[in-house]
Amino acid sequence: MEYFERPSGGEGAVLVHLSLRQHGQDEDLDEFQLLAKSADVSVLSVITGSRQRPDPKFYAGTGKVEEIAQAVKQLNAEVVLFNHALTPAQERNLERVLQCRVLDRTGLILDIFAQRARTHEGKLQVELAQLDHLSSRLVRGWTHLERQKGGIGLRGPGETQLETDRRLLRLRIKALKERLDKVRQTRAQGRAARQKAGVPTISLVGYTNAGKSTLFNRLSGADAYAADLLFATLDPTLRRIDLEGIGPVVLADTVGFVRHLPHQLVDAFRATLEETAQADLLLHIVDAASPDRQLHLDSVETVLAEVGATAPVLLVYNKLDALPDQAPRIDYDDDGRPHAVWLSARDGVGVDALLQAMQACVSSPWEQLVLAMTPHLGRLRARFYELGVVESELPNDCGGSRLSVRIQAPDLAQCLAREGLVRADVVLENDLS
Ligand SMILES: Nc1nc2c(ncn2[C@@H]2O[C@H](COP(=O)(O)OP(=O)(O)OP(=O)(O)O)[C@@H](O)[C@H]2O)c(=O)[nH]1
Ligand SMILES: [Mg+2]
Repeated sequence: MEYFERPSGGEGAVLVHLSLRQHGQDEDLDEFQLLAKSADVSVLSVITGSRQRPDPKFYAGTGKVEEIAQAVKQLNAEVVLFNHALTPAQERNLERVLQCRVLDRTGLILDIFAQRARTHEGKLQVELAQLDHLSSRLVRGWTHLERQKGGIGLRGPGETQLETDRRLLRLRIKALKERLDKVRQTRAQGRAARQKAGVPTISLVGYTNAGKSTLFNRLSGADAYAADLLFATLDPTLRRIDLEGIGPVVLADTVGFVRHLPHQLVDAFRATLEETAQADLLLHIVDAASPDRQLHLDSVETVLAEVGATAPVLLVYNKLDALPDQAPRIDYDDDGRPHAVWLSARDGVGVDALLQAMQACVSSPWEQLVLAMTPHLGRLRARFYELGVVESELPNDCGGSRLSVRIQAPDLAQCLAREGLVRADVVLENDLS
């Protein structure tokens, strides 16, 4: 058993982390500690161990439970956190033996979410997830009570109270769902309006603590909350910004992913993830210095596939400063498309490279156009040649020509603007294929 100094502030907690030999899905102890820190508890002790499989009654074995009980008593802990999903019965049994509050991994993550939610929608989502979690515990707790009481005297005041609580809970859940639906509709409308206006949305996604918010701030000059805490960002933060060489885009910072995110949380945050799924480009931020880099990368990709995200993905290996002897760079795939960018969001090193790669990823489609060039448009014609966009030219009898070009809309707009022209002045044929 390891002991820690008790810092001021936050409830004192004993952490329990067991590895299961037959499980193959062990959670990460460092991540657990960071989760605990994010929930603002003081870690008094970390108890580890291993088992073949979870004990049905206590999850841990009786010897381990005894060890936990001793630590709780000795350290005066207020709460015991398990880095595992406990059944309501296991939670209850443990609370009875340990004589203090017991929270499992889902409860812990929910608590962090509750502390972090900022927007109206985020708060609604968290409350819904919490009630959901709670209702399964209430129901089970009640069955347990029922069993104790047996069949006689079931109509006591205790039951009425619980019945009411459950009914209230159901009502509250229903009301929350309705309100969330409204908020989501509003958001969908906003998204549709943006799409109509042709403003691309770029979403920053990635494992929690990868540095999404730091990069978001770097790119937008905003100060979204960045902290060395898990789930520092819970609500998508949208910001409309002008990106150099790209034009206006909507940049979205999102909630971090975590391995084995309890499914009810995935459900609760579906709206947030939907925003992600609808983006035009995903920047997948990876903590390049993390020993679990590949694991994190894989789990984020799994979630993206689950929510049906089809947008192109640009990998961003962040925290380059924490790797020895690495210079910022862009990796390209076989057909010359940028695949990954290595940078440091904190220091800003490599952000130029990112902008360059993003530009290549979100640039507008090429248009095939036939333009009418009159003799007085010599300068415009020369500019097209300069840009290398001319495919063929057919002179006409009036000293002008029909110019076939393959060009991107923003470039054309820029060329025309210089001459005080609009598309209709020169475009004869438009073939988008
Ligand atoms: N060394 C180093 N640390 C960084 C870099 N970028 C971010 N960090 C740190 O990593 C931690 C997490 O950064 P955030 O930007 O909050 O991470 P996030 O991905 O938004 O996290 P969540 O919102 O919790 O999912 C903070 O302590 C940052 O200071 C970087 O380039 N180098
Ligand atoms: Mg964040």
